[in-house]
Amino acid sequence: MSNSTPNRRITRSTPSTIKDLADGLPDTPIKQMRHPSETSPFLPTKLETLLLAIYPVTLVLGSLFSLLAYSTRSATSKYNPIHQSYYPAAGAPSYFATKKNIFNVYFVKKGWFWTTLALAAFVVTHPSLGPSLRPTVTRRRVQAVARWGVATTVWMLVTQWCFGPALVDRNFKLTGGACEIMEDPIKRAEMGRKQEFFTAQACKASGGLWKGGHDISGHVFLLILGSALLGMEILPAILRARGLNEERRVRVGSGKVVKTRSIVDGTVKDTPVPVVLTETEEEYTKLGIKVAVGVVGLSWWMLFMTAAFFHTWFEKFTGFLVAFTAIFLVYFLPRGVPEVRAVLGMPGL
Ligand SMILES: CCCCCCCCCCCCCCCC(=O)SCCNC(=O)CCNC(=O)[C@H](O)C(C)(C)COP(=O)(O)O
Ligand SMILES: Nc1ncnc2c1ncn2[C@@H]1O[C@H](COP(=O)(O)O)[C@@H](OP(=O)(O)O)[C@H]1O
Repeated sequence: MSNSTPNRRITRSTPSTIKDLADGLPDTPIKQMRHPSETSPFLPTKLETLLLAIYPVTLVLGSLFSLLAYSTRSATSKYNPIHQSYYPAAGAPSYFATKKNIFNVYFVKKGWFWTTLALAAFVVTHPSLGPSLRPTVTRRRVQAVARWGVATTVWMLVTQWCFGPALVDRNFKLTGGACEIMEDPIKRAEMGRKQEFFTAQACKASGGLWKGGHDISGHVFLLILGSALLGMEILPAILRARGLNEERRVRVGSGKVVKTRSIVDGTVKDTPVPVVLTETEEEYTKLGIKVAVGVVGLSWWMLFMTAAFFHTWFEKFTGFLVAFTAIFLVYFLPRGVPEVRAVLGMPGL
């Protein structure tokens, strides 16, 4: 018995793939098999989904590692949720499980500075945004800075200051947290009852214990947002992969959702022109990319360490959610809202 269907003749116009077939059908189950990003501009392409999935996978693997690894099970100190670390630190399962590890103190705790520095190096050197190493103001540079501005504003509101205490501190208080001054009885007496410590930093600095509430992981938030910002800015320029460029969908002025290569609403006017770089410019361009890759790599490692040695599953999850909300605002909202796209643009376009 043959597998062929003798009654159906294959002609030139016959669709050759399931996707071709789906393109020609209005609303069939086959069409529903399309990747969601093909119908909604707010969703990542397949390649972007794969890259962004590194974050939840890292958090899950890190958390599982801490459950299963011999080093954590045999450590002489246990994780203490009040101190938010292995306590006492001398018995921690790894150097990376101590708060004073050099990468935490000088890299994560200054994380937004490193992210900003790496982005600035890329924006100033990469020819896809403007003439390398020259202070020319181009649309792409201005829009990259605007995206950084929005991400920085979110970072600031979440971790530093939000018309008073930062959102993480406000959330901690709202969920029942407070600063308990336990360690130093003299200080406790000096302060009296009225004085209240409203931020984790002020509380810890006065020898208090910031306890009782839900502590969204600031580390998870910052490491994901910073590295995703660098990845989303740099990958479309250096990889030229379709999934990071032309296959991204946008909603245009008429309301239609189209691939970025067919934008017709005037948001994108220029097409990339091949640029010839001098040797020095090329060297600086490569250096700019290396700095960014270094910051992304170290951020990933510290995210893995944070997942392995700090916080509860839920605190890591909320840190991840807040970071992804910011990534959505900066990189996916502009795809679906032309007015926002006119201001923030899209990397590589
Ligand atoms: C559309 C245009 C809008 C423009 C708006 C711009 C507005 C903002 C300006 C703000 C200044 C930004 C300065 C940028 C340069 C720097 O980044 S310098 C600051 C360096 N500091 C850090 O990087 C601190 C990073 N640390 C933290 O965020 C937190 O410590 C933490 C790691 C998240 C966790 O803290 P814990 O104390 O451990 O809980
Ligand atoms: N990867 C990491 N390495 C070292 N310390 C970490 C860490 N991740 C989180 N921490 C520490 O855990 C506490 C809570 O972090 P966060 O809420 O920012 O995720 C912070 O303590 P301190 O505030 O006492 O420094 C922070 O330094």
